[in-house]
Amino acid sequence: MSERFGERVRSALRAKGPLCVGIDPHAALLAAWGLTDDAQGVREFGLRTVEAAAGKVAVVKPQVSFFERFGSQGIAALEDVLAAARAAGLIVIADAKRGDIGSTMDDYARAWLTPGSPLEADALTVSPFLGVGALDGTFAVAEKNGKGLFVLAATSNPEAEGLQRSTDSAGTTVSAAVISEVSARNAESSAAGEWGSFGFVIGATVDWTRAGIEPFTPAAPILAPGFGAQGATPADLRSRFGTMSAAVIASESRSILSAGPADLMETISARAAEYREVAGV
Ligand SMILES: O=C(O)c1cc(=O)[nH]c(=O)n1[C@@H]1O[C@H](COP(=O)(O)O)[C@@H](O)[C@H]1O
Repeated sequence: MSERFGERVRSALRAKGPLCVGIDPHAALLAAWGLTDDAQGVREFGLRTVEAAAGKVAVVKPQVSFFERFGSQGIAALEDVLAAARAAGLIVIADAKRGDIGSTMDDYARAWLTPGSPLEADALTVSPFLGVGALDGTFAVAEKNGKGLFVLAATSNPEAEGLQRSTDSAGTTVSAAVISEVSARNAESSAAGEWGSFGFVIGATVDWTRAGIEPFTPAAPILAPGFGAQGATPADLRSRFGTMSAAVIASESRSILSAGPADLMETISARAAEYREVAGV
């Protein structure tokens, strides 16, 4: 079996620090970069971002919507970006936030997490809001292929509060229940002391106490968007994530990409160094 995803992320974060560069070719950014608002534009945007990020950070996260907007040509562009990023040695999280009933979810998992698939990534963001059990086939595909998942637990957007902070009769929030159910699967599939490969999305803007969530075991990577444009700063790595901060993948998209193509490499280097300092890497 291939090397487990959780352990791959653990070593990569130790080597390169927590910063993850989000590849989000918004229309306004394409215009600012002098690129066309079409599949060729998003392809070029993605490839230039990969080139600038390679060797400087451990992880990149292409956002699928920006490519899907252009139909089959956009998806072909995404395939090129995913392949280039993986060839550059970056860990690639496809941010597609897939979630469906089990029988149809499984093929989303196969599409993104099968070695040799046109859309192969190292990990996929998935939604548990159709029930964590609906992801069981997805956990199995990831496990079999040495891939990872990031399960939405406490997202960074303010609109999530009502749903994700609601509680069951025991007072457990939906966010905490997701973490607990996914952690049980990590405990079954990872050896003692290893990081699990089924990670979580916990926004950097989320107050853990208010969200009813606590440090969890076994450790698993935490994808934390919300840094940069949504307001969280590198200092929030420690203040928000406390004892779990070593597991955090700190994701920024617009705040980095708005530097423009000429200054991108320098911006990524400087920001990555800032995060390394906070993380003590
Ligand atoms: O799964 C994600 O990546 C994600 C989860 C979440 O809770 N909040 C969130 O903003 N994201 C994604 O993270 C990126 C944030 O972009 P910026 O706000 O520009 O840094 C976007 O691609 C979002 O879709």
